[in-house]
Amino acid sequence: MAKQYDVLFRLLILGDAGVGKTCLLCRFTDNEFHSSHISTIGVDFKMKTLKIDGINVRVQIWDTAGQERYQTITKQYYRRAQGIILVYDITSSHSFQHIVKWASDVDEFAPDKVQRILVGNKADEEQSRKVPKEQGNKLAKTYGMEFFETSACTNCNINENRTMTYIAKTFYDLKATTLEGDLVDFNVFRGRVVLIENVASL
Ligand SMILES: Nc1nc2c(ncn2[C@@H]2O[C@H](COP(=O)(O)OP(=O)(O)OP(=O)(O)O)[C@@H](O)[C@H]2O)c(=O)[nH]1
Repeated sequence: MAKQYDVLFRLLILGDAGVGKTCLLCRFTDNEFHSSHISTIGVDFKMKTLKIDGINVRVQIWDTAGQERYQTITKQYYRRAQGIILVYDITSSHSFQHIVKWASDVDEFAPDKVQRILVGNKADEEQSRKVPKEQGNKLAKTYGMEFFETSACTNCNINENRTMTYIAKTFYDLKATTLEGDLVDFNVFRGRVVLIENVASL
């Protein structure tokens, strides 16, 4: 039986403490920027509805704490993510080197087919840059990820077809063209998405 749903995608933002994960999320959902760093405790989320190909797509974005001590909690959220945004700070070599560790956690705890993108944030801080853009590009290529440099501060590369919109759209395209093999496939009916449950999953 076909049911009607709004499409919902769950995205997860990962990266070291202080790279700007919460700021990226606030910029994306509320178009706000806060200059203070209030560490996220565990996880938090915000929602935003995007229009993709004329369809309302609800994106639920989970913001995770970068601090090591919350890792046990945050890892529990990996397995429900459909897209993952790995963030480093272009002014911090350490946060960039650490991406390898975040990516290996994703391999271990997230679903196999999860979509991933790499984001180098704080691109407005060119004078303090420690990670050349080419290095970001190279690392992203190694993992087969798309790469963006962003600034939550100046609102660069976050909205429109960038970062989170990009990853939601990629996922949507993937699902829309996957007719079999996954739990669901999508059809568009009167401007809404009809989710057809795969017989194999019933
Ligand atoms: N210059 C500049 N500063 C930024 C940018 N994004 C975030 N910041 C600053 O970086 C600091 C940390 O930002 P948060 O968004 O709180 O960092 P976080 O990654 O969520 O940190 P945790 O919650 O501890 O994991 C804050 O002081 C922000 O104002 C940016 O694009 N440019």
